[in-house]
Amino acid sequence: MALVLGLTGSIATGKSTVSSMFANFGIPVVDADKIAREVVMPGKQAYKQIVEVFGKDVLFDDLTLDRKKLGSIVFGDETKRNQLNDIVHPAVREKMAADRDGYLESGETCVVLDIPLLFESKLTHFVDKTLAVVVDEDMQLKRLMDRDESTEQEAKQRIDSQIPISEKAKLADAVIDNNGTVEESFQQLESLLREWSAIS
Ligand SMILES: CC(C)(COP(=O)(O)OP(=O)(O)OC[C@H]1O[C@@H](n2cnc3c(N)ncnc32)[C@H](O)[C@@H]1O)[C@@H](O)C(=O)NCCC(=O)NCCS
Ligand SMILES: Nc1ncnc2c1ncn2[C@@H]1O[C@H](COP(=O)(O)OP(=O)(O)OP(=O)(O)O)[C@@H](O)[C@H]1O
Repeated sequence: MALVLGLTGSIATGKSTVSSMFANFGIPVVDADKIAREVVMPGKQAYKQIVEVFGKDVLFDDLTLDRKKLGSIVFGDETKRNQLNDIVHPAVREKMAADRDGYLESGETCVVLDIPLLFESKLTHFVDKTLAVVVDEDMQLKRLMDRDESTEQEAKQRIDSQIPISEKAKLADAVIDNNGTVEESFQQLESLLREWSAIS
């Protein structure tokens, strides 16, 4: 029986870091953030709707989306964030399910869906098991500010737009504690995949 694994966490807890480890085991990953970038390329339906709702101010001169500007609008405003989600999420869900099914039909025995909003968007029915990458909240804030070169206020707005990581840890079937080194997280992932018979 194939295993579909839902990988999640909160912003900057280390999902992408852990996600990149699955290649070591030959396990394919469907990346919701990547798909969410593809479906808002100029010409796509979601792109047109974003321009209709948020105006041309969220575009660069070359007409591509100014993601930083759109982020500064939606992360401080739940109503606007929900408007954006309503535009982008249906296209993301459709492509994610198609990619997952494509891998399963081609005979893969384990497929990972990397979905930051797995719990917020109630997408657990897409997967068999859930795995959350967790760090302490002060570590999350520090790594987010360092990575995005953002202020504490910008970082906190992004963190507050998701379910707290402590709650996601309780909701998930398993957690990877990513407070330590990347190598330590890799060891935890390897043990878990063995426990779940995803690798031998
Ligand atoms: C607002 C946008 C333009 C900001 O782009 P930016 O390049 O700065 O961030 P990026 O897309 O790389 O997302 C970084 C992280 O922010 C968090 N995040 C993104 N969107 C959301 C959201 N709608 N609600 C809560 N958290 C979010 C996730 O943890 C994600 O991993 C972009 O995040 C977006 O289009 N969001 C809506 C689509 C979405 O929900 N994507 C997340 C997974 S489907
Ligand atoms: N174990 C670790 N030790 C040190 N730094 C780490 C570790 N894990 C991740 N990082 C760093 O922390 C930052 C956040 O990690 P990452 O980008 O993987 O998070 P994410 O959960 O995918 O974020 P997002 O929700 O924004 O997509 C990155 O700069 C990454 O290099």
